[in-house]
Amino acid sequence: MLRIEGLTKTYKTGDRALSDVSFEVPQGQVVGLIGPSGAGKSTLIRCINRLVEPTSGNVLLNDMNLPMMRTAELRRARRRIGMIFQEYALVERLTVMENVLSGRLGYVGFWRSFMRRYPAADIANAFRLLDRVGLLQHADKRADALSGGQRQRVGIARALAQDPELLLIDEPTASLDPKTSRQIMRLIVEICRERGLPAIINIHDVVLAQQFSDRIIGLQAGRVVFDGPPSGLTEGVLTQIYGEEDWTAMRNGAAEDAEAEAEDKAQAEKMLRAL
Ligand SMILES: Nc1ncnc2c1ncn2[C@@H]1O[C@H](COP(=O)(O)OP(=O)(O)OP(=O)(O)O)[C@@H](O)[C@H]1O
Repeated sequence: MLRIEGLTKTYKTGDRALSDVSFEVPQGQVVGLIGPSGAGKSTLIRCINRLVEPTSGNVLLNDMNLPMMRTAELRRARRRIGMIFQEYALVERLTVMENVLSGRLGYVGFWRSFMRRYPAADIANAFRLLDRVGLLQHADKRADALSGGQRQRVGIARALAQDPELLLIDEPTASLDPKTSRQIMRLIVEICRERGLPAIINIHDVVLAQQFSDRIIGLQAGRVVFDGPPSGLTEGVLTQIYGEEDWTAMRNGAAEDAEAEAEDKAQAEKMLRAL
């Protein structure tokens, strides 16, 4: 379980990015973190794994209190937090398998990993993970030979190779088309359920967040202004989170995307029928 208590961050510039943020995420729960640009979503994710130093507050992950930790202890704690990134952050010239095994870097000594001599158990586990994310037959391919969706699957398998107790996921679908985005979100949710992993997903796409998250947390100017089930995201709440103008623009954009996707689908079906 993840517990955040009174988390506050003021940058040196004086920007107050988070103000007294508190919530708990139980095992297996997927939280969609939404909010307008500058609301503090990235800062929150970075404060949890201490890539950004919180000004005050606690971040408790099971038995660990991250803000209290010193360097060596923090390094050990970080390997228990799996990160999944928008741009995948793979080593492009390495194989899919090597990228997944790099999730073990925090556990395997430097020379052993440099020589790429991972323990047999790690390799067997990496094969299982590749199978789980549907990439077993691509294990020996270079990462740069994969599609965006496949790369994100490698990113997911790499995060799981860490044997994490929490997943922090930053815009996992921002570089993907709508169909692949849904497949990736579905995979993440299924995996969190299977492993009882709590997850926080920073996500711009409100429809996707609603469709796949167990719970939504809405940030506005560094404060939690909504915390509840996806069904609670009414027009009124969304207007409160995003402001009238931005929410209307986002809603219209989402409707246009859905229309374009339906048109593409109809076109493809027409072409198939003509064959
Ligand atoms: N390194 C930094 N130094 C100073 N201020 C920062 C820094 N990073 C973020 N901020 C400020 O903190 C606030 C929150 O920014 P943050 O990037 O966390 O928002 P966000 O919700 O992730 O936005 P976006 O969706 O655009 O990525 C903003 O006012 C931003 O300008």
